[in-house]
Amino acid sequence: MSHAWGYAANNGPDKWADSFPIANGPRQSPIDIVPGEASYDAELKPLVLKYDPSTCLEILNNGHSFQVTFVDDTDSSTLKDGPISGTYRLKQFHFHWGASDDKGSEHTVAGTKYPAELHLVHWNTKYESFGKAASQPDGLAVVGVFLKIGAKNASLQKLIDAFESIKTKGRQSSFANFNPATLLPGCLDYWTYDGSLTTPPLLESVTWIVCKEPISISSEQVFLLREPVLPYQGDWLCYHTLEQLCVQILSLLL
Ligand SMILES: Cc1cc(=S)c(O)co1
Ligand SMILES: [Zn+2]
Repeated sequence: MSHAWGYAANNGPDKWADSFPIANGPRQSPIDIVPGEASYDAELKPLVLKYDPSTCLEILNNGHSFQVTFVDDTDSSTLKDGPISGTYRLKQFHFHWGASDDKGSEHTVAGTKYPAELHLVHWNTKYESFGKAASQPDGLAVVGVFLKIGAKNASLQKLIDAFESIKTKGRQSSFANFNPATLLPGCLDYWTYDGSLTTPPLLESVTWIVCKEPISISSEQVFLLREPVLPYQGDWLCYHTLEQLCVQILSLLL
């Protein structure tokens, strides 16, 4: 398989091991989180997230999702405490979603899938860069936040409003003064485990911190995440059949 991984039958997750053998590794993500089987660790601290909106740089269509990247040459936007030691800098955040409301999150909770999942990616400043950290077992810390269908999310709308400027795969546009803290749930209780990136290269360098409390996204907003992109724009967002699009349009009209 070429390195053109995706979510279709010929290049989806069950084929990733062809080009990324680590897919069969010992600490692959995502996992199903079973709350009743999770152990309480009194040593774990509350998360300390400090985000400076002025470090927000741009929004990018990378062909698999949209990603908001941050200036990470200082400790202006960081994650500390929680299950990690030291200081991890915010590099980017992105989302994962599916073609219908009954799926899309990477992690599941006792088998339950959410329609989408936010990943805030931070790198350990004991290493000199994100690139160097990404290949270390303690290199990255990703805060995962589930999205459930509910009220319109005003903060998310700011991202959706920027989609017009990144309609083609590879496009990026400036995106300033966005505070990622506005995407966090009110309660920052979390589950944590050692895992990996959930997409190729699937590097086993992630301390996962998955928030128990989801945030909301409206039906209209999640439809805009899935909005099909013209064929030449690659597989942005997710594959989409005409039938699924018709079903979604009807569900919004009825
Ligand atoms: C760095 C990175 C992290 C995640 S979770 C992802 O899906 C892609 O890239
Ligand atoms: Zn991710």
